[in-house]
Amino acid sequence: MTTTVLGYPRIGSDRELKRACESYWKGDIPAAELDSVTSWLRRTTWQTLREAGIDAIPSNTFSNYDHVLDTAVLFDLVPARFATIGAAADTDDREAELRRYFAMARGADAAPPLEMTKWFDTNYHYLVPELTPHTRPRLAGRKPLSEYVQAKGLGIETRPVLVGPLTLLMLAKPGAEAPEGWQPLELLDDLVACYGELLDQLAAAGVSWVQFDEPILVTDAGQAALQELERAYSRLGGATQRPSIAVMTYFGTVGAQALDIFKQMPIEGVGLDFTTPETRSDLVRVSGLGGKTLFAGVVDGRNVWRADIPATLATLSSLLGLAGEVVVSTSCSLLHVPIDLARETELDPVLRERLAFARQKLDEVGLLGRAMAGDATAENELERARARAAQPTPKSFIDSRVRARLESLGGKDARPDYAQRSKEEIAKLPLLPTTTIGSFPQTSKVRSARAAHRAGRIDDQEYERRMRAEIDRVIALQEDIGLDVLVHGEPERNDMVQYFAERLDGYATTKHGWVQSYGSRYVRPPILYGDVSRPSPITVGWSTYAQSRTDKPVKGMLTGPVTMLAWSFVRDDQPLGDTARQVALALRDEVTDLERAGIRHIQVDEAALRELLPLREKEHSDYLEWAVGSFRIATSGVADSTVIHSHMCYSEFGRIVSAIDSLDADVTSVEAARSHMELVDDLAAAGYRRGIGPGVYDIHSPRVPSVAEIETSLRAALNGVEAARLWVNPDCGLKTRSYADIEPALRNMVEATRRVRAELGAR
Ligand SMILES: CN1c2c(nc(N)[nH]c2=O)NC[C@@H]1CNc1ccc(C(=O)N[C@@H](CCC(=O)N[C@@H](CCC(=O)N[C@@H](CCC(=O)O)C(=O)O)C(=O)O)C(=O)O)cc1
Ligand SMILES: N[C@@H](CCS)C(=O)O
Ligand SMILES: [Zn+2]
Repeated sequence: MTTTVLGYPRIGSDRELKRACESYWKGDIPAAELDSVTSWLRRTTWQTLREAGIDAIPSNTFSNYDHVLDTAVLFDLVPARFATIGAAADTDDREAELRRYFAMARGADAAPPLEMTKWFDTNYHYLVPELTPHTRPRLAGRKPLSEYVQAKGLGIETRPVLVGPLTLLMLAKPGAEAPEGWQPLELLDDLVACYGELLDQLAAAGVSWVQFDEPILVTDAGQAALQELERAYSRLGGATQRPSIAVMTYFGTVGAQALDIFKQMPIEGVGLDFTTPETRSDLVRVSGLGGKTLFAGVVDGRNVWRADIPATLATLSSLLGLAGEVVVSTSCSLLHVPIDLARETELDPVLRERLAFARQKLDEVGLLGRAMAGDATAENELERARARAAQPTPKSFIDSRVRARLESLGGKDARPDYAQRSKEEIAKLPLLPTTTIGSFPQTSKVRSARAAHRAGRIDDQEYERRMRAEIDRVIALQEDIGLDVLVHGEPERNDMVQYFAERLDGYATTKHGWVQSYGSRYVRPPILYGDVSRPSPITVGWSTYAQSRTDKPVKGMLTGPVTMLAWSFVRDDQPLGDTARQVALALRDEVTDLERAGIRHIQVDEAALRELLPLREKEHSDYLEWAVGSFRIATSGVADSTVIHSHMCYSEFGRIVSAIDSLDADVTSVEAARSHMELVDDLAAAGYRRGIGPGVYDIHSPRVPSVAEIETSLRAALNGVEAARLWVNPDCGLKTRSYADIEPALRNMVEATRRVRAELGAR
């Protein structure tokens, strides 16, 4: 059996891509130097795959920023506002090309960037192509070809990877000029013609296989577009001189109907995700794929647990006969996991033994391939894998006290009914209370203090002194601006999930396990491996210090259970809901300790509540039940006068408005600046009657909103919600911004609030 992977991390083991891009953006290095780093990154990746014995190596999986953006640029799906960027006479072609590319990603002067949103239910974010009926797709670039040629020059034959036409169009959005009701999918035939031209080009260069990624097929929307799938690939497959085509699906099962269509389509290969149990039964139901090659995604590409090799071999054996050739593969690109476990020398060996990062997953794929081929060199490794698979869960992963406590919690997840709660803390605030979401800019001073502390160059006391100095400054600034509910600014946090994970039992964190979140922004997702508990208070010291510096209330600031799971690698030996409830219990302890220490407002961020919503509607209610339930466990241990806040961002909330209400928080702040306050109407329609802080400006842009703009947003909000329930805040935390942006923006926000209050006859 031969082997492949659907893609590999592109950031470099020392974050070379981040450093090169950020230097280029600052003007510290020219385009040629950026290109030479990226050329090296590609070469290193292909060589790693080859040395690991992977038979079919993918190319065009590299991207300077995002692979969806690459595909949009490849087919000239470039909104008019970027058309002239980089066209100045003094720039060479490559500078011009990169300037326009990065302008689409990050914005430039008067051209706001493309919108960014999450890639299915992962923590990777892509740029959303904007299309209109006037968009004229054309093959405008050579990236897949150039990468193929680069690899070939190194003696490595590769399989170019493309975002497929259905997924590309279904992830795109209609541009502002598109008429009401027009959908990007209307461009399918034009776009498919361009893909056809590209296939001709690749065939002429000697490419034998091309990979089309169509993960959209695992969603309800993709299922509704199976006719378009058939139309697109019948046309692409109809060409006489072309490489073999493999259509890859991942992040779930595509269902029997899609498999039936695949079976009939004039393509040569299909990739299926076998990490969900349904896929195999669907395949059996349609009695296989005929003679097509099956790329069997048996090694989980988005989690960090070692594969269960004996069980996976059984799955692979059960696929024999259901297709032509079976190729051992990963379930999706390895983009979503850290690069190399070998660098994590400080991880507990008992845990480390159970993990596989991207490099180790190559070995797993290789071993499975050799084992299925009956290769004798696999025997010793197989023996070890069998022994490992038979091992019980280590005792150190189990905490019976946590389990007993959860069981005994019973109905203790309910506060008194919201309408009956004391509103005395809120009554102390002016009408339209102003606040922020929690973080203030993570300045280089703060980050380098943390780096120095980590490296042992400064001790705990000095680190605490510097963080307290930062808190002093943030509190003084908020008082000066005139905000009503203050925050400590979160300077001590490297990341809103990792920070807590570092302080909870049952969680491990990595030193080098970076994963791309978007562009040059990476995260190190912690690993939740065992029963979770909180050995000691986490935020109480920082919050009480901040409260001691002001007479105004300071909000305590925690990350909620769903978000702790969404942005971590989570154990897969029990239902997610059970794990979420354990995290919730640990947070409940923190919430009650904050309250006991005199903190009267406590915010529990559930930034990822919408993000973790399953791709298929039939799974929504189960998910929302445990998501809401765990939030309530975390927050229901307080007195009824304590104000519980929640915050959500990065989301279209339409489908979860009633769940937001069920969280039972007193106040919820949400991203709304970019959706023009539509959320307020949605919430009102769903019967939401609590405090609401629809973000009045978009913190993702460096633009400073004017007083008038914010007043307009507030008035729009007041159309849907009575003033007594409206809070005023930006739409997310300020950690990625600079003080130069946020200070005038917050001053304008407070001024706009004062004006609207005056209109309402309030102070
Ligand atoms: C809100 N978002 C988040 C998501 N997931 C998370 N886990 N966290 C999130 O906040 N998913 C959805 C979105 C995605 N958005 C972002 C936004 C910003 C970042 C980001 O800025 N990432 C940083 C790394 C953050 C971090 O871990 N910082 C650490 C270590 C920093 C570091 O590299 N230090 C240097 C030395 C620095 C110095 O001397 O000044 C080093 O160690 O070499 C810290 O601050 O301590 C990034 O740089 O990419 C991510 C997702
Ligand atoms: N409290 C966090 C929430 C981000 S979603 C922050 O302000 O950064
Ligand atoms: Zn947010």
